[in-house]
Amino acid sequence: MMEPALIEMHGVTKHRRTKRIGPITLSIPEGYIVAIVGPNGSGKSTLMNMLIQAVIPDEGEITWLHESHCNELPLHIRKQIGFVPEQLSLEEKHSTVEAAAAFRSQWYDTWDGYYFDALLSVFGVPRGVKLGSMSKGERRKFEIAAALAPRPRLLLLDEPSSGLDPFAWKEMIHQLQECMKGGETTIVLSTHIVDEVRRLADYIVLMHHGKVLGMVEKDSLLDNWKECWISADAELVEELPGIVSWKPEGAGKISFVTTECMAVEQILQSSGLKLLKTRALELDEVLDLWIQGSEPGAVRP
Ligand SMILES: Nc1ncnc2c1ncn2[C@@H]1O[C@H](COP(=O)(O)OP(=O)(O)OP(=O)(O)O)[C@@H](O)[C@H]1O
Repeated sequence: MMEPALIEMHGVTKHRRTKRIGPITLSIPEGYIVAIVGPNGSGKSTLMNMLIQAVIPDEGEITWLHESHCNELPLHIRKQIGFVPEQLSLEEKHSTVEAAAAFRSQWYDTWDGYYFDALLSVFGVPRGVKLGSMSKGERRKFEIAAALAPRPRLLLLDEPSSGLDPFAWKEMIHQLQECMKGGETTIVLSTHIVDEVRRLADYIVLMHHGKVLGMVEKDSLLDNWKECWISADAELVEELPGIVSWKPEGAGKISFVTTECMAVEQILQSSGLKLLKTRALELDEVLDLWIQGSEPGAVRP
C-alpha cells in the first residue's frame, strides 16, 4: 500500500478465555475509510478497542503516528481520536447532553461547539435530557455527534449504526462522507451492514475466528470477484486464475466464480475466447466466499 499509515499493528494478540484474537498485522492508511467486517465473535470489537488501548494487547506492537505505546494512550494521541464504543458507558448516565458535551469539550481542544450543536439538530437528539434516559438510538446519535465534534484525525466507530432508524442511518452516512471531504480524517468502523460498507468503505478488512483474513480495496474486490458464463469445457475453466467454483449449465456452457475476472478476460481474449455474460457479486456473497476461501485447502483471494 502506497499511502502513509496512521496506525500500524504488528503481531498484535489478545487472549480471551479459550480464544485468541490475533496475531494481527495491519496498516491503517491515513485519509481513508476502513470497514472491519466479520461474523459475530470474530474479534472486531477487540481489534477496535486495542486501537485505542481500551483493551491492552498481550503481545505485539501498535504504533500511532510512528509512536509505539504499550499502555494507556498519552493525551496528545488520545486527543486526536474520536471513539464510539459498541458498549456505551454507564458512567455518564446522570449527565445531561449539555453537561456530557461540556466534559468532553475539556478533553478535546479542537471541540467545535457549533458543529456539535448542528449535529444534534440533524440527528434529532433531544436536549436537556440525561444520557441514561435516552433511547438506545438517541444515545448512539449523541455519541456519534460527540465523536465528530472535535473533528478528530481518527474516528473509531464500533457498529455505529446499531439501533439507528433508517433516517438517522442515512444522516450518519452523509455526515461521515462530509467529514471525509477535508482529507484529514481517517475512519475505522466495524459493521454488519453491507450497504454501509458499499457506501462508505475504501478498504475492507475481513476478520474470522480472531484472524484478519486480509485487507482489500473495496472497488477492486467488487470489480474482480464475478460470476461468469462461458461456452467451453471444464478443463479450460479449471485452468483459469482465481476460480472459486464452477458448474455445468447445459448445452456446453459452464458458469464459474472467479476472484480475478480481469485476468480471466485477458487470458480468454488472447486465445480468441469470450465470456458470454458476467454478473458482479453482491458484497455479502463476496464476503461469504472469502470466508469459505479461508478454510484450509480452499482458494484464497
Ligand atoms: N472481556 C472479554 N472477556 C472474555 N472474552 C471476551 C471478552 N470480550 C470479548 N470476548 C470474546 O472474544 C471474542 C471476540 O469478541 P469481539 O467482541 O471482539 O467480537 P466481534 O467481532 O466484535 O463480535 P460481534 O459482531 O458479535 O460484536 C468472542 O468470542 C468473545 O466472547
